[in-house]
Amino acid sequence: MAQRSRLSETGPSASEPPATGGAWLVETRQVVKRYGRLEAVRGVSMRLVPGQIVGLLGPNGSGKSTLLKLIAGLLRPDAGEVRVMGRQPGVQTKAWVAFQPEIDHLYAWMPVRRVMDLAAAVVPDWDEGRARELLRLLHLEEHRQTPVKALSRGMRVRLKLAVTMARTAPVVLLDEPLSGIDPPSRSRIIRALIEQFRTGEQVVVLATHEVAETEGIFDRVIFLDHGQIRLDDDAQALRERFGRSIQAIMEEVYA
Ligand SMILES: Nc1ncnc2c1ncn2[C@@H]1O[C@H](COP(=O)(O)OP(=O)(O)OP(=O)(O)O)[C@@H](O)[C@H]1O
Repeated sequence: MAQRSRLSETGPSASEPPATGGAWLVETRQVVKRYGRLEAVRGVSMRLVPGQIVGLLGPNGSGKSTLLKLIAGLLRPDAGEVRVMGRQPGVQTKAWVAFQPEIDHLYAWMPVRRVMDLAAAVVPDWDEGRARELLRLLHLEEHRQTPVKALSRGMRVRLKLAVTMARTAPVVLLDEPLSGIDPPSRSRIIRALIEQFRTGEQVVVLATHEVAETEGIFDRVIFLDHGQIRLDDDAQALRERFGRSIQAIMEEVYA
């Protein structure tokens, strides 16, 4: 597939739906983000295409959350460029990006059912069929009347995941989506991720430093280290080249 840079283009007009076929959904070019004197992201360039689950991997503090927030438009770069569907992140691109932050962002008092109903009412790209399926797959159905504050940490994480994954936004950003979830449940959640996202139209970026359970679903992995890309490649190609798992490669890279 011939790919071309959209950075220099004006991008689709505000009324046009985003074009998901062909070119990349997200492009960053030499992006830098500083917090005071600390450079959290240092010259990151990457392009994300539809139909992939991308593992954004790296140890604590390597810049994963910062990079996701730059794409989500929650932070502005100090240098370089970020483009979502050819546009600078802002009000418009928020409709094209489903971002699940690491922090709890749901109303504590609200029952699960109301959380989903509210999201369905306010999120333009909500897919009700997908939402119902997610509630079932994530074992949230029996908690429909439970307020968020009464859910266990793992159940809250599942609910956040359901709210994010029920969207059909072309760009899905998940920041540590499995933290707090018990290991046996993780594989079910991973399966849900695969089932929901193999549409070929979305890109999913999953930031994590726990790769043992997740690496099987990655099409591509990007290793971040001190705010820079250390490795960016097709996951299977990497396994074949190094003759070991992504987890083992990662241990070596960060040793
Ligand atoms: N709001 C902030 N103010 C100051 N420094 C920050 C802020 N947010 C992040 N940092 C610093 O920026 C660096 C990158 O942080 P970031 O959260 O992006 O990394 P991460 O890879 O997501 O880490 P983790 O795996 O622990 O979530 C770290 O050194 C962190 O302490």
